[in-house]
Amino acid sequence: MASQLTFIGAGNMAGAIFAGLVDSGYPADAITATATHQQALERHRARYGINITTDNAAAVSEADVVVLAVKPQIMREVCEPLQEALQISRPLMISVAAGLTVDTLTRWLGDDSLAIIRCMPNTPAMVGEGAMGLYATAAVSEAQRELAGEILSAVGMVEWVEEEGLLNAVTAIAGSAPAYFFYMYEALEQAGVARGLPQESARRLALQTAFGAARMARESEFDPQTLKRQVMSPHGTTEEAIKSLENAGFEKMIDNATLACFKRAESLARELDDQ
Ligand SMILES: NC(=O)C1=CN([C@@H]2O[C@H](COP(=O)(O)OP(=O)(O)OC[C@H]3O[C@@H](n4cnc5c(N)ncnc54)[C@H](O)[C@@H]3O)[C@@H](O)[C@H]2O)C=CC1
Ligand SMILES: O=C(O)[C@@H]1CCC=N1
Repeated sequence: MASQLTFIGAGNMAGAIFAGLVDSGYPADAITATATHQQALERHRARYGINITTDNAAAVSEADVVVLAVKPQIMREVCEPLQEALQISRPLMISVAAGLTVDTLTRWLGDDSLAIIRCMPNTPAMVGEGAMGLYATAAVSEAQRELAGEILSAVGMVEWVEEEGLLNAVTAIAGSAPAYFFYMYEALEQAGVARGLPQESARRLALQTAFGAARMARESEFDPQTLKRQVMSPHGTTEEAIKSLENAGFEKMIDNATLACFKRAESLARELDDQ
């Protein structure tokens, strides 16, 4: 029988994971999602067939696994009232919150013997193509590790990290990174329009190029540098484009962006710890 999964929070990230799970065949009646607004929950029930409630404690008291998926800034007010219910079910806790450390979370959950896994997922989990970093505390048993890996690998690829701090690096290159690719998609579409293409046509071309490049990279034996070189004919068009990107400091820009993301995860951790 499938483990009872409760999602506390049913927004972008939780929604992406439970949508991906249901699509991959996870039984919808073993999934419960909570949120502040009944109306948003009703939409999820209609679309995915999952159970819904606005009562967090009730949802937790019946869970084998609880996924904490509210914004980090409200995690404390959500966690503290769950303490009693957690003693009934003693579920495996999975937090997807950026920056929130196990120490801070443990303090808010009021029990340092709870098994906690921190997960840094990304929204492509919605289509089964997520990329996730996972970190397990010492209280997590081998069976719970396997369970988390099994559930989450249904919505994407899973990388375990052995140091909690590395989740900030996962946030920088995976958790937040779909937005970088969407930004590139947006910019390519605009560039196509600037070069005279109709907007819809530019959008379709940019999107298929992103999809084709990603799929080709995944299925190919070559590293990214080689794949890039294969498009660049000597003295051709791509070489000019890549030179222009290099001159504009493209790699430095990506490095700076991921560093800013990484540092924000660290500062978020400090802010939350001070709460
Ligand atoms: N959006 C993303 O791409 C990613 C988000 N995350 C993490 O996921 C978490 C959620 O982020 P999003 O889904 O983007 O936020 P969101 O704003 O889309 O969703 C938050 C959800 O929490 C619910 N909520 C608020 N107060 C609540 C309460 N007292 N009880 C129950 N539910 C409550 C809201 O109704 C909403 O469904 C954050 O901690 C974030 O760091 C992690 C990786 C990627
Ligand atoms: O922007 C954020 O804080 C969340 C965490 C990773 C992606 N979205």
